Amino acid sequence: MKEPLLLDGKEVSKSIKGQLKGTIDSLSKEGIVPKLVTILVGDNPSSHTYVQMKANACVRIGMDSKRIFLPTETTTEELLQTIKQLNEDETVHGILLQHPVPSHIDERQAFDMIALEKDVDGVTSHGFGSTAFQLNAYPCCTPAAIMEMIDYYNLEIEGKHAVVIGRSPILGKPVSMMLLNRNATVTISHSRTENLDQIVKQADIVVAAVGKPKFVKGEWLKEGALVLDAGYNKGNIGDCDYDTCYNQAGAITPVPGGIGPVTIAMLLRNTVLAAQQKAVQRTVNHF
Ligand SMILES: Nc1nc(=O)c2c([nH]1)NC[C@@H]1CN(c3ccc(C(=O)N[C@@H](CCC(=O)O)C(=O)O)cc3)C=[N+]21
Repeated sequence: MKEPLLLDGKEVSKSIKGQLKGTIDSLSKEGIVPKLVTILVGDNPSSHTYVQMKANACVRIGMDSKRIFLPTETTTEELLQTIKQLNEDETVHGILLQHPVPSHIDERQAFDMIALEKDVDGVTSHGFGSTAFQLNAYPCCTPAAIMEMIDYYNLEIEGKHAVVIGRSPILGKPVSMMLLNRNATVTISHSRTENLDQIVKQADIVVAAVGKPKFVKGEWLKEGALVLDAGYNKGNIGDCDYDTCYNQAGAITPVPGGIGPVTIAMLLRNTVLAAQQKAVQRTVNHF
């Protein structure tokens, strides 16, 4: 049995962060420190871990970050007000509303309140549409991380059959559009899909984005398939059954250490780009 190529998210993330460092340094010479604000509503413990990780990543690379915690009882209206204030705050370059929000909140309305130029998480309807049409917007971070991983290892997309498992607004749907834009033939599957194993069998590329631990089995895979596991389940378990998938795959991302760290790097990159955009505007206004 040939061993699959291990796609190392930590290495990819390190390389991206290395490239960002220079930009951050030159921005800070102009007095601009890229700043990300995260909003967490409620007290989901894994969400706490994630926003903490994002804040730490910002600080480690020389960016500024602020975490806003709102109580579970927060209303949609109150959340919209918080986002509006951040939209108007000149020192804030990026806004991230951590998903999921409590079920009484209208998450779509809240996401769409984020100003497009501060939507470094790529969650607004406008951002999604722009990404789908290959217009100017910050790409959604986990989907962008998946594409970055493919490109770092020079893996082929064009003409390949990609099967995406999951159709969520910030993962399955946008990554499907990105793969399509790179000329993959994309099948989007989901919880109502029949004979999923037979569909996955035809895939050259499998993107697992369902949120069910160890859901994708090795025997479903075509031999040599590229397996990208974007799952983040409790206990750092991916959506793929790693051991059996490892034996069938041609290349595979581990969990942890795969798509996750690259997602954070994409968030940092988008925030730095947003700050850079701000600097350009300032120069233009000066003349
Ligand atoms: N608006 C919004 N945007 C998001 O991007 C978003 C979100 N909501 N809600 C939750 C998911 C989850 N997510 C992860 C990012 C990095 C890791 C990550 O780096 N994980 C490490 C391990 C984590 C650990 O050590 O605890 C790894 O895979 O190696 C995991 C999960 C972003 N999300």
